[in-house]
Amino acid sequence: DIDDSFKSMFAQLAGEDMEISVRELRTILNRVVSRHQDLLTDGFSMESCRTMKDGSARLGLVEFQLLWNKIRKWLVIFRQFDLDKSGAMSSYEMRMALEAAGFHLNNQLNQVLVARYAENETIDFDNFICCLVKLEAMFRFFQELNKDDTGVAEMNITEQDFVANFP
Ligand SMILES: O=C(O)[C@@H](S)Cc1ccc(I)cc1
Ligand SMILES: [Ca+2]
Ligand SMILES: [Ca+2]
Repeated sequence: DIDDSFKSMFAQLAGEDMEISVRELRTILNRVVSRHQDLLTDGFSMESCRTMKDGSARLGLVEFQLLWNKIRKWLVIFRQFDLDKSGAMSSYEMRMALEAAGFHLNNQLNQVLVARYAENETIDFDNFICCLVKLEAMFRFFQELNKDDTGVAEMNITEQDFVANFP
């Protein structure tokens, strides 16, 4: 069940329509991330918040809680693999973090994702979260395609197409 402090944070944020808009999501994420001095970030953009919201039609209490728990889980991984405590992921750290998050990607795909999400070779926290939100959406999409439930999505498309379809 959802604890009361979370409910009150949600209610305060969501307002009377009881759902979180992209702008409200951005406000809370940037407020919370600024409390964590060890995380490098240039702030969550509207674009990245829209991506996070895309997963669900509306961000009600349950959807918001799911997103929050995902970010919390990914934050733990981020800290675990930020080996030099730089507050950002190097491509080497990123590869390990994605692995730990359950995304077993080949070299090429790792490189494509780093190229897509890194700024001067490092991936800051908000970019890290966006990358994981994107990957999760991608894998959910391919699992849908791969109906025979082998658990392995046969993706015989080029990495470029892969990432192009998920800008
Ligand atoms: O609420 C917090 O500060 C921790 S526990 C989880 C969290 C951390 C960063 C973000 I952005 C969102 C959520
Ligand atoms: Ca960023
Ligand atoms: Ca680092």
